[in-house]
Amino acid sequence: MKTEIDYSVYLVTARGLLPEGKDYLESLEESLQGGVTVVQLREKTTDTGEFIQVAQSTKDICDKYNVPLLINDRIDVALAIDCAGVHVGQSDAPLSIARKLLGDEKVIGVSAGNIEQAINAQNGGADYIGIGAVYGTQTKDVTNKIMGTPGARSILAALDPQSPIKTVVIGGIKSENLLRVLNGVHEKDTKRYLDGVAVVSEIVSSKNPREAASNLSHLIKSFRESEKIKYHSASYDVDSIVQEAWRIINAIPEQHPLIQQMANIVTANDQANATLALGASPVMAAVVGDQKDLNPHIGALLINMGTVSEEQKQAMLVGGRYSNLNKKPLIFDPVALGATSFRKQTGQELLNHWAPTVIKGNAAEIGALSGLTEVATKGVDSVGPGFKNPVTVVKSLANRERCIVVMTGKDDYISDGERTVKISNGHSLLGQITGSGCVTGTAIATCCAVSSMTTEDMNEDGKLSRGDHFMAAIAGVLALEIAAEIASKRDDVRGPNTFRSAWIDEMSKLNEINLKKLSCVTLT
Ligand SMILES: Nc1ncnc2c1ncn2[C@@H]1O[C@H](COP(=O)(O)OP(=O)(O)OP(=O)(O)O)[C@@H](O)[C@H]1O
Ligand SMILES: Cc1ncsc1CCO
Repeated sequence: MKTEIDYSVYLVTARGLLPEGKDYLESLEESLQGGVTVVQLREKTTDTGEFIQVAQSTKDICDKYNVPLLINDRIDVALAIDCAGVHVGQSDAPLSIARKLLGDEKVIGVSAGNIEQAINAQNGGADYIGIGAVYGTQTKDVTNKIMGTPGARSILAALDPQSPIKTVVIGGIKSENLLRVLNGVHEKDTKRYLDGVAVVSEIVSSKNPREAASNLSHLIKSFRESEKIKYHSASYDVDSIVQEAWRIINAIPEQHPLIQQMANIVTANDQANATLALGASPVMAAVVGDQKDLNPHIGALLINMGTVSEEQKQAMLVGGRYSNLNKKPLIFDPVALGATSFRKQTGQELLNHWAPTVIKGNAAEIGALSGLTEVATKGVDSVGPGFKNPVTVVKSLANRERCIVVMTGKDDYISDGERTVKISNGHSLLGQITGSGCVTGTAIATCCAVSSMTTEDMNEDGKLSRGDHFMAAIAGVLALEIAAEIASKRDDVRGPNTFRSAWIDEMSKLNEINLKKLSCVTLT
């Protein structure tokens, strides 16, 4: 009978990476005690005789914990010790030969670096594919082969939904980026989720492999658990949404979160003043050296690509990673993403490195991120009336990136992939000043920080950040648009610039009565 494998915590051995003084078998046994669920023995330069010996002693320990063992590349070694199966790379024995030699009772896994290789493995009857390299690694030269979470996700999406093939990802996966990987590599439409993650150095190089494996195992279990729990409040109706939005807006001064913003040089000042007007505290910090020290103290990080430079991009990569690591809401404003290939590549690179909590953009920006050409870009602006079917656009991007998507315009659309609302507030004067979208990002970041600080979350370990950020995004948009409506009616507003000042004034005076009276939220 073929061995049933739980691929959750898939250890790939690497004797060369053991810490000084740590015995291989002792490390292996500790990692099994910590929760490794399957082991692949990988020996690249060992002679056959020694390989068989190491494989046998590895199998003896695995057997003790009832954990299946796979052998990398060497079908003869797998046959010699009669273990669960093999893992073959693209330059090893072809799958068809491996199957012929091993028979149907053995597990065969195949490395897949692209869609074609994955489909071939699936059609050729592989039991699982190892998708990678997701990130760079010290165990293999994978330069030019790094696919990031979007690349791994596209492979998952290409598999036949009916196929029983299992999937694990490999390449630079550590506890630090595990939630980001699990969050990013999934295919909701075909209901494909990862069966596991393959880890090498985090376990093998550790002086305490038991703890390292146990930590990874806990994160995977927590993630799977948190996937089952949605925030859907008992009553999902317009009144409850507006009530929750007010709760968040009203709590800003009391929580007084620090909102870090990597802003553009055009609108940074308005963003900082809007943060203060809402009752929070701004800090504009966009160099690499600031990120590590600052991140533990912030309520949220807003990354705005408005005038992104090579230097700022490095800070964005690092700051975003710290935000995921420290569970801080991360708001991404892909300003003018579709306008140049540099911006497109930058946006892609950022999304390869971290997972945003909210993506906010105008129709052209959301369209460019989604790979759609229906709405054109003119510099930082969106041209024309927007998408014919905006709900589908925000929903599918929210599902693809597994985050909240806010698409601004005359009407705003906000989606978490399941719930989508339309907000029809605001004023046309917002379209006549620069940075109204950037300031909307500030308000969303502020409300996400408050949501994160004030939401009880029973399953925090499995999430990239705590809080219901769908509600927070709605609160941020409502706060700014209702302040804009009130400002537009003031006698002292005589045009765009007086409106801009009045708008910031009104952000500091929002009250429950106005919010409830003026909110125009529709469930779609
Ligand atoms: N005609 C309008 N009527 C009502 N609200 C509007 C109108 N135009 C824009 N807004 C509001 O202004 C805010 C910014 O949206 P917009 O789509 O203009 O952003 P943007 O293009 O990213 O702006 P910028 O690049 O100047 O920062 C949103 O809250 C949006 O709802
Ligand atoms: C005008 C402009 N150019 C780059 S960023 C920015 C502010 C509005 O997005």
